[in-house]
Amino acid sequence: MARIVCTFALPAEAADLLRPLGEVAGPDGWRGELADAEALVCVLTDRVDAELLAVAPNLRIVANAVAGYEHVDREACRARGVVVTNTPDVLTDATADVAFALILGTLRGVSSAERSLRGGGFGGWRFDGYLGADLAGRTLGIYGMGRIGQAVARRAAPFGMRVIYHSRSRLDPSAEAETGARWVAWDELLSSSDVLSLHAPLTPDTRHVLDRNALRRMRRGAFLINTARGPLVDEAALVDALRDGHLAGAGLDVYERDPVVHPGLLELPNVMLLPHIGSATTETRHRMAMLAARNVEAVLSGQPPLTPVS
Ligand SMILES: NC(=O)C1=CN([C@@H]2O[C@H](COP(=O)(O)OP(=O)(O)OC[C@H]3O[C@@H](n4cnc5c(N)ncnc54)[C@H](O)[C@@H]3O)[C@@H](O)[C@H]2O)C=CC1
Ligand SMILES: O=CC(=O)O
Repeated sequence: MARIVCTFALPAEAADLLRPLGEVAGPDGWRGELADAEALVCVLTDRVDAELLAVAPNLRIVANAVAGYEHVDREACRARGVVVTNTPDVLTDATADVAFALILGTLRGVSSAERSLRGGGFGGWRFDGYLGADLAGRTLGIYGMGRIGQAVARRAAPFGMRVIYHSRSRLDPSAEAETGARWVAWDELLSSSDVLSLHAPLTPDTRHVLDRNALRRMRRGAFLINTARGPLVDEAALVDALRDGHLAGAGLDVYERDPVVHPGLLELPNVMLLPHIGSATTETRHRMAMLAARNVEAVLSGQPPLTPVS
């Protein structure tokens, strides 16, 4: 019987799928179970590197139960013939919903208004109280027009937003028409977006793509939304741009040193901060676990994985 090691508590249905394939070990003490493991089911807080692979010589698959895979050393896996999979698509809508919640919440100051009320600051309706910004008529810029980027674009049109995007590759004309989004160069994305939403993976090319210089090239009074990965943004430079009013606000689900949040962000009123909840719905997490389990099932039975990481 194969040994399948899981680093987190698998939902029951996914565990049921795996049990006929082998003994399921973990999450307690999962590192100690790797010696004869053939499959590892893990998430983004588990670093899978050459050191880990060295103590798991029988490993055939790393079934990553999230979309991002920057925490997996794919080259080391390839060198040892270990298949790497992730869980795209099944979390697209949930994550796009959170990006849109951040867009709405940040432009309308939802978090700070609620904090004010809870702190006793609501003294009754005022003509000039709690003023935010309209979504309608504003331009949403999307960086990384993949699954989640396109799902965010589709949500923006009914709110009356114009959508522009910049991505490594351009959508085909029918997808552009369906999402209502127009391709622009990186510089134009920075200078023309009233709201810039990040949806590219973390790679050597995208790390600090929003560095101090790029943040300064963003439109004055713009908002930054990040549900992709924290290190896409130079967080210290973001704090400065928010403090001096160059940017009007930010909505963040991810952090440069996740889970540590820059203290400057915690002090700013015009920032909405979420604890990395993009895919955190019961239904979505169930689908993610099932897809990871099905990838294990496929590889352990000699079939191609359903969602390999290219
Ligand atoms: N906050 C959360 O809980 C979640 C965060 N994520 C993050 O969102 C990211 C995107 O997810 P998906 O849309 O499913 O991935 P995807 O692979 O469908 O889309 C990524 C897009 O980024 C583009 N891209 C890649 N490198 C680029 C570059 N250097 N410059 C411009 N564009 C580039 C790709 O061409 C692609 O269109 C994931 O990699 C993950 O880091 C995903 C799920 C949940
Ligand atoms: O951040 C979450 C993911 O699925 O990637």
